[in-house]
Amino acid sequence: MEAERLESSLWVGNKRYRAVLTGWHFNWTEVDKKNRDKKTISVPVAEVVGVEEGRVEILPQKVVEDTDKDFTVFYVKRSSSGGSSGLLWRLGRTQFSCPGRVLRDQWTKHLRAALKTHSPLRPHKLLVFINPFGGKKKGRAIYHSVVAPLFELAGISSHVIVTERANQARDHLLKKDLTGFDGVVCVGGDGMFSEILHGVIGRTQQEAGLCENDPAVALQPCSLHIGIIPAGSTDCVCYATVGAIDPLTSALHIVIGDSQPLDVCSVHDAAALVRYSVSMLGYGFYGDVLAESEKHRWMGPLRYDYSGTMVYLSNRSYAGVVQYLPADPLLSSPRDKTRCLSGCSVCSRSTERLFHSFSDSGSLYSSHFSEFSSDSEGDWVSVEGRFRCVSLTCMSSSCPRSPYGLSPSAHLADGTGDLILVWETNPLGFLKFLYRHTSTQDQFDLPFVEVHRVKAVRFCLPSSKEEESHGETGGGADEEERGYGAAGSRAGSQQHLADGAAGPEKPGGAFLCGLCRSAAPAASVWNCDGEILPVTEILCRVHGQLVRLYARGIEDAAALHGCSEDCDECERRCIFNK
Ligand SMILES: CCCCCCCCCCCCC/C=C/[C@@H](O)[C@H](CO)NC(=O)CCCCCCCCCCCCCCC
Ligand SMILES: Nc1ncnc2c1ncn2[C@@H]1O[C@H](COP(=O)(O)OP(=O)(O)OP(=O)(O)O)[C@@H](O)[C@H]1O
Ligand SMILES: [Ca+2]
Repeated sequence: MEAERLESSLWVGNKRYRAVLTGWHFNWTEVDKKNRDKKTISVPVAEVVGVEEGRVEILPQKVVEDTDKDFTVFYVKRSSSGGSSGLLWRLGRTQFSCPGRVLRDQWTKHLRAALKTHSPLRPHKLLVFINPFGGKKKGRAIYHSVVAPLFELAGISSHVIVTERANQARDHLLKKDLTGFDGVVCVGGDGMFSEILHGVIGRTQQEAGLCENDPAVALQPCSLHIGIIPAGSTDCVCYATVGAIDPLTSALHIVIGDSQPLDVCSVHDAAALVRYSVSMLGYGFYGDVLAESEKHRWMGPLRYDYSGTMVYLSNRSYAGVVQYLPADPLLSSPRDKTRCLSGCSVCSRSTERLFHSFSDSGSLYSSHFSEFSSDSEGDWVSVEGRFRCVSLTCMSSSCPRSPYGLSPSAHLADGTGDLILVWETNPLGFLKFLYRHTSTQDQFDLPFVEVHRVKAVRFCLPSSKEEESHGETGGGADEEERGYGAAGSRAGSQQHLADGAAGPEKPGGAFLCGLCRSAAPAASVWNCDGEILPVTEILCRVHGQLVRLYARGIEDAAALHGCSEDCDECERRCIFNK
């Protein structure tokens, strides 16, 4: 480390600076100023994007002035969030001048060597998939104008594939030679990310000889990192892992080789794996919204608001049996009012628990998930009744529409998911629940809502006999408590605002909800990260830290503090370098 230390005078414009490269930081302080602290700029070496000889600019266009005495350093610079929940990253650039070429070459050599030592996960070669039809169809333009120049600056070589059909990226990852690639970059939205996720997980299990269909198998964590350049109409995974939907911020996380582990839920039916999910598995309301929205794709992202309103008005609830395996309540709770932010201690402790406490082989837990054996049947909790929605989320699932997400205290990488049960309730109550997702108000502080931190969930439909008796009693929780009132409970599967049923605000007689005209289905569908599942009865298991993203979790401005010197305590979190 000491070998990399370098200190000298350098000039920026006509001002003289004392520049120091220590192990972890590159600092420069204006000389001849009394208040030195305020004039020190400190960049963690891990956040230096590139070092170029001469006077160089790369964005919006590359301009190079080749000189003997100058070098240019590019680095991550934070800027205020512009409405996002995390900070935006920008490309900082400073041109330094030396008295002569020898010192200039010493600086570029030392800085590049320090980069190698302190950013071991920087990618050298990436496989990039661009969905040209995602979102506003700007994927290609975003990649070429923002991302490719940064990759070139950072010396990353990339193989770019513009997809021609759905599932092309997944199939490529499952079948083609991936030798030499450090990661896969997805330019698109949540649907495109899901393709990459399935490809990367599937390929890793194939190579490890593991059977994805068996929910009890400990899956092999994936070594290929995934980078997301948001270019879709819904970019929830990007938002929840970076705190912003911003291609430049995401590209910078990729080039410096940030690494964020992510929990993944495998969803199985009786016979096989159905899908993987990282954000939302939702039955009832969210399933119905997705199914309805598919009929209105032409509306673009607005289709969710339209369908959301229609489904809300249909006021449906569904009978179901939900069983869950609680996570250790001593480790964390979905109601502890904490947030999973960059450097989260709950997730770090989980890394220890998941990967270091068992075997030398680095395998997750043990080769089998013992909780699925018949011995542990007693650990499962079972509830039955009628639900407005049942949701399982492995992360907060925050998005611009809901800045704190479905479960604001959920963790990205703690090996658990949050199960949210919303029992049948009156329409005003459910509206309150939904509305609270848009603010800091606690959506779980309602009598008809429960949230549990879990390791696994099973869902099935009640047998028809049970259903009849539950229609009369209303299921597991007290009716009055849940806000329906004594007269509110119904055996039927829907109680529309427009069909004359009890509701706080009955729409005028002329209003007829389209959904009221159709017969109420007995079952809903599962929304799995924006895809409708072909099955209803499922078993879900959370696999802790199964994949890694080029990200670092949400950086919260309030949680970061400025410090000008090497800071062992907070390492790379306290680096407002301006
Ligand atoms: C009164 C305002 C209520 C606002 C309620 C906001 C709740 C928002 C919760 C968002 C949760 C997103 C979870 C992420 C899911 C993604 O993996 C997935 C793939 O992209 N997206 C969707 O399935 C897309 C699912 C989209 C669901 C949108 C639901 C919109 C509901 C609007 C209800 C309006 C009721 C108005 C009554 C007059
Ligand atoms: N070339 C292609 N043609 C058609 N579909 C594609 C292509 N490439 C990828 N897809 C599919 O398009 C779907 C949506 O893509 P993506 O998530 O990038 O965009 P989006 O605008 O956010 O989508 P949506 O609005 O449907 O959620 C993905 O599920 C992906 O499988
Ligand atoms: Ca989690």
